[in-house]
Amino acid sequence: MLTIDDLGDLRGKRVLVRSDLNVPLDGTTITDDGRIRASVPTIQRLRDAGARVVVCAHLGRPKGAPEDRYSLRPVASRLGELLGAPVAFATDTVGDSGRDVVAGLADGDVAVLENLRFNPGETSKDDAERGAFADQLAELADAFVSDGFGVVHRKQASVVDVAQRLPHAAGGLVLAEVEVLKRLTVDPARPYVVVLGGSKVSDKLGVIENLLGTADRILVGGGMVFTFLKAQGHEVGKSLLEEDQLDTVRGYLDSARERGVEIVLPTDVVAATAFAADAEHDVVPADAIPADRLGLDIGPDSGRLFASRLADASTVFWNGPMGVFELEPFSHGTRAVAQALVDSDAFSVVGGGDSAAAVRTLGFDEGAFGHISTGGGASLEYLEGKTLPGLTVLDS
Ligand SMILES: Nc1ncnc2c1ncn2[C@@H]1O[C@H](COP(=O)(O)OP(=O)(O)OP(=O)(O)O)[C@@H](O)[C@H]1O
Ligand SMILES: O=C(O)[C@H](O)COP(=O)(O)O
Repeated sequence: MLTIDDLGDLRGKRVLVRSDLNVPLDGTTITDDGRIRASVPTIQRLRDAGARVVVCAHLGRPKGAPEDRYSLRPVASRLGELLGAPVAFATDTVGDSGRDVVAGLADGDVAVLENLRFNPGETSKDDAERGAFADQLAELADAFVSDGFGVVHRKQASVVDVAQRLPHAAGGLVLAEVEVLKRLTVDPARPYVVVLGGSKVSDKLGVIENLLGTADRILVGGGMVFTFLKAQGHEVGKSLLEEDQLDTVRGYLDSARERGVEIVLPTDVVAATAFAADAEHDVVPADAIPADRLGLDIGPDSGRLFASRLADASTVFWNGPMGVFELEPFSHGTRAVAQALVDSDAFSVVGGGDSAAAVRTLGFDEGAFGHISTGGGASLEYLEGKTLPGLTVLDS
C-alpha cells in the first residue's frame, strides 16, 4: 500500500483524510473517544508536514440527509482538544460551508467536514451517484489519505471513489491495524477462540462461515444469540432476532459439528421487560425466555462458561459486546469476557467501536489486551479473507 511518504512534499497542500470518527454519543456527549484518539497521529503528522488537513468522517447511519443527532460537531470539538489546536467545522460536507472552511485553512490547520452520510452519494449503490459525490469531495483537496480502518470494508464514496480521483496513501492507523490482523490470519497460535456479539447481527453472521475454517471455538453472545437459540427451536420472546437467517444459522451449527469446531452458546440470559436500565429483569435459562421479555445480556452462568472456554486460548479475537453494556444491569457478561481475556495469556484482539468502548468504559486497562482495534465489521471482514475495497484501492 502507498504511504504518506509516497505523497511527497505536502507543505501548503490540501489533504483530505478519511477517518473513522464513529464514536458512541449520549446526546452530544462522547462516551468513548477512542476512535478520535486513534485518528490523531495521522492528522498530527500531516499538520507537522505543513498540510492543510481536511478531515471527513461519518457518524451513525443517517439516511442521506442531515439529522442533528448525527452531527460531527461534538467530535470536531473533541478533536481540537486532543490536538491542542483550533479545528474549523463545516456545517455541510461539500457545500458552501465546506468549500469556505477549506479555503480559509492555513498550512498546518485542520477542518472537519459535517457527516459524509448526510449526502446520499456517500453510501449510494449507484456508481455514478457515488462518483459524482466523490468528484465534489476531490475538489476540496490535492491528495487523499485513507485512515479510517473501521470503514475500509465499505464501498463508499469517501473510502473508495475519492481515492480513485486523487493521489492517495494509507494512513498510519490503517497500516498498523492491517499489520496486527495479519497475525490472526497467518497461522494463529492455537487454540484460536473467537467471541462474537453486538447488535449488527445480519452484518456479522456471515463471518461465522469463514471462521469455521480457521477458529477452533466460537463463543456467541450479544444480540447474535437469539437467532442461534431460535434456530435450535427455543423461544426468544421479544429479543433481537434475524428471522430470515434461521436456516443459515442451522447450517453453521451442522457445519461446525462436522468440522469439529465448538460453538458455545449461553446457558442463561438476563431477560428484561423493556430496553431500559430500570426495566424489571431476571436471569432465565437460555431455552426458556418468557414471551414478553427480551434478552439484554448473557447470564452469570454463561459468563463463567465463556471464561472457562477462554482460559486455555492462545489467540482470541473478540467483536461485539455480550450485552447492552451501556446499561449497568446488562453489562456483566461483557465484563466477564473482558476479565477472562485480561486473566488469560492469549494474544487478544478486541475489535469494534462499541467493543473497544465497552472495555474502556468498564474500567479495563487497554494495555491488558494484545490490541484494541478501531475496526468492527472491517476487522471481521479482514479475518474472513474478504477483499476490502478500501484497502484494494490503496494498492494501485
Ligand atoms: N442482547 C442485545 N440486544 C440488543 N442489543 C445488544 C445486545 N447485546 C449487545 N447489544 C448492543 O450491541 C451494540 C454493539 O454492537 P455492534 O455490532 O455495533 O458492535 P461493535 O463492537 O460496535 O462493532 P462495529 O464497530 O462493527 O459497529 C451495543 O450498543 C450493545 O448495546
Ligand atoms: O462502527 C463501525 O464499524 C464503522 O464506523 C462502520 O460503520 P457502519 O457499519 O455504519 O458502516
